[in-house]
Amino acid sequence: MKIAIAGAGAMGSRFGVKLQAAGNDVTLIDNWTDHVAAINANGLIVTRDDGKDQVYPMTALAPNDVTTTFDLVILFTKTMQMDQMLTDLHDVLANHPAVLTLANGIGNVETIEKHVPRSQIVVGTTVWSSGLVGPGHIKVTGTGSISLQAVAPASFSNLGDIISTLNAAGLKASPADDVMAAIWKKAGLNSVLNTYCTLLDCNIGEFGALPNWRELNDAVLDEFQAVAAAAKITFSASAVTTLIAAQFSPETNGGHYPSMHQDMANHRPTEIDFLNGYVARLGKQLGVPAPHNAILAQLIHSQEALVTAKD
Ligand SMILES: NC(=O)C1=CN([C@@H]2O[C@H](COP(=O)(O)OP(=O)(O)OC[C@H]3O[C@@H](n4cnc5c(N)ncnc54)[C@H](OP(=O)(O)O)[C@@H]3O)[C@@H](O)[C@H]2O)C=CC1
Ligand SMILES: CC(C)(CO)C(=O)C(=O)O
Repeated sequence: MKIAIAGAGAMGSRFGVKLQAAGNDVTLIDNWTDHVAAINANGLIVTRDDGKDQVYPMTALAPNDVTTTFDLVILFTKTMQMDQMLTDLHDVLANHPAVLTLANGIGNVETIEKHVPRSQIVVGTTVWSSGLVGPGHIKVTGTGSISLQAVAPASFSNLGDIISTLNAAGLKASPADDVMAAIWKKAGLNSVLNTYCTLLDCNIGEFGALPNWRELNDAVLDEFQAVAAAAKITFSASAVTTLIAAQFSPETNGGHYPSMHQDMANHRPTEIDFLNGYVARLGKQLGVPAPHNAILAQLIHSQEALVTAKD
């Protein structure tokens, strides 16, 4: 399959390497010029769990330099960068590729459908993880899986091909029955792990070892449950808690610092407004207060302001 990875940071690069190794024709697309130049000059360097580096020759381009067509565009920007990436890829999208995103946060479908007909959009979630070490260099730990679905299943015929392509690359993909439920489930997980690990400056294993992790977890997820019920979205706080507990082991994501922690460490904006902040805002609109989520969103924004003030 001819695949573009639009947003080739930590996750886009990890997926790009796996898909290319499985025989697909992969192009990495990113606005970060040093990263694009480093990949084209030296290949993509991947540091594995055992500390060893492997180098993968890959093609990387800035969005405005893309001239070819693709069967599939995998959008892996941060939620806040998605609209700009889709604008930059206007000509590529005019050729009707399928567009898949597995980015975290709630609200990505609304952004994508401003640029792409619903009949071409596939959305989902993943618990694969990755970190950026520097331009052209990522660090990967553990394993993961993917859950995905077409936004308009009745008019999208090749979900099976996409799932087979992801599985042939070892990415462990399966169809979601209710994609909104899957997105809220992942957002619940991120609103616990990403937010607390960032505030507490710890990795996922260290968070799971805290004696009060359940209390912290429930403060977030009980409010998710109430807001989801008011919004008529299927959500189970206990199922999300089980998924969170499954991330604590070193074999899954115990050694991983969530993407929000990486953003804060790099003094970059976080996705908090699409996680705890989204649920706090929606709760307010629906008359279901979510004060813990609201204060956690404020704490992350305060931390963003403090770290960038020191730049
Ligand atoms: N990392 C993870 O383990 C996981 C992440 N996700 C989700 O996947 C999506 C993509 O995340 P992720 O791959 O972590 O994102 P990254 O931060 O690694 O990369 C996203 C983009 O940010 C820009 N960027 C990042 N770092 C720098 C830097 N130092 N200097 C300049 N530009 C930089 C680049 O785009 P540009 O230059 O165009 O701004 C890059 O394409 C997000 O929604 C995230 O929540 C989901 C599961 C796990
Ligand atoms: C890997 C995982 C699941 C950890 O929260 C994630 O989604 C992230 O880092 O953003």
